[in-house]
Amino acid sequence: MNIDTVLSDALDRVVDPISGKGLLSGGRASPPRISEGAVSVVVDVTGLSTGARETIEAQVKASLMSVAGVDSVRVALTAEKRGRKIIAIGSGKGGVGKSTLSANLAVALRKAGKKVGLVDADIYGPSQARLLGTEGIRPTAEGQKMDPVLSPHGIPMLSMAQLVKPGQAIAWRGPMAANALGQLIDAEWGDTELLLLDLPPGTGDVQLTMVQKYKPVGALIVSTPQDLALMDATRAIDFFNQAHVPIIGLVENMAGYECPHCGEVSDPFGQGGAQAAAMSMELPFLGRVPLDIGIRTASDAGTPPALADDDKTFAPIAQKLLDWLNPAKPASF
Ligand SMILES: Nc1ncnc2c1ncn2[C@@H]1O[C@H](COP(=O)(O)OP(=O)(O)OP(=O)(O)O)[C@@H](O)[C@H]1O
Repeated sequence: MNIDTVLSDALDRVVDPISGKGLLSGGRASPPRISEGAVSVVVDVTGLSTGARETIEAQVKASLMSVAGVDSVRVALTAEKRGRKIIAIGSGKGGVGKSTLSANLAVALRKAGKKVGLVDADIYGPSQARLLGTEGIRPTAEGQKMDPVLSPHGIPMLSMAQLVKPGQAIAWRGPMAANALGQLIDAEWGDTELLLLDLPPGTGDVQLTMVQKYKPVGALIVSTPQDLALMDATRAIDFFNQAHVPIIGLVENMAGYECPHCGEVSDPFGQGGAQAAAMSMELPFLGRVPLDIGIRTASDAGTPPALADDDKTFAPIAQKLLDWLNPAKPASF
């Protein structure tokens, strides 16, 4: 057998110890070259974590070194820089349901087949660990980078709350907060295609640093129907306009309350305000989420209601987001 075939066979023996499947299938490795006992090979490690990359490199080296006549092995790792898209989710003020929407949107996008991750950048009230059922799990770090925590619903996530002790008030300001948030975004996100960024409410320095540095492809604004919230939402829209981040659209949350006893629908915060505001600003209206105790209890229990098979609230909003991202090829549910 010629040496090239022997070397290729050695690469075929690089398998995942658990599944037994070849780790270099699908053209991950170039044909190995040998010159005077020195072998070189290029391995594509796109989408793999730092740990998985190190494991593959070590296994490739060991397997090729076992071939008679090989004195040294050089493995070059390459990774295609994926066009990961960051979507900012913002609101002019706190408490309008931005985090609830972000968590449910992440679930709905995953159900639509997207590889989606979530960064909880809300330094004033990080709540994603609770919403996504990852409370108490600390992220690990490989080298310089953090590894996101995987939620039980398959969503990798990182939260400011995971960087500090539970319940500790986060009183970071300015550059310190922006630095910590940067670590969350620059973490080892693997093959995540869409990264939802649950921003702190408001339009201050931290938000500005984030959008300038990480350039989200678009921003989604959450508002309640109240006038005050809408005035704040308008400020958030101005903020993204000034930062040259396109607005994907507006979501109206806590719109219409259906009484669980008599079924009567009332509108404690008014109705249609966000839709009217979106129209007057010529912005897309992405949908309305009702004020529903079930949304609060399910979300607070770490089981986002978007998980339900018959979810008709969050799936259409996720669909509109996907259509905005890819107008030529609307994804379907
Ligand atoms: N549509 C809804 N129906 C019922 N309760 C809701 C709804 N949306 C959000 N809530 C509840 O309102 C509270 C605030 O929501 P959430 O934490 O998502 O808001 P936020 O805008 O992220 O707030 P903050 O900016 O303070 O973090 C939570 O208790 C949440 O469960």
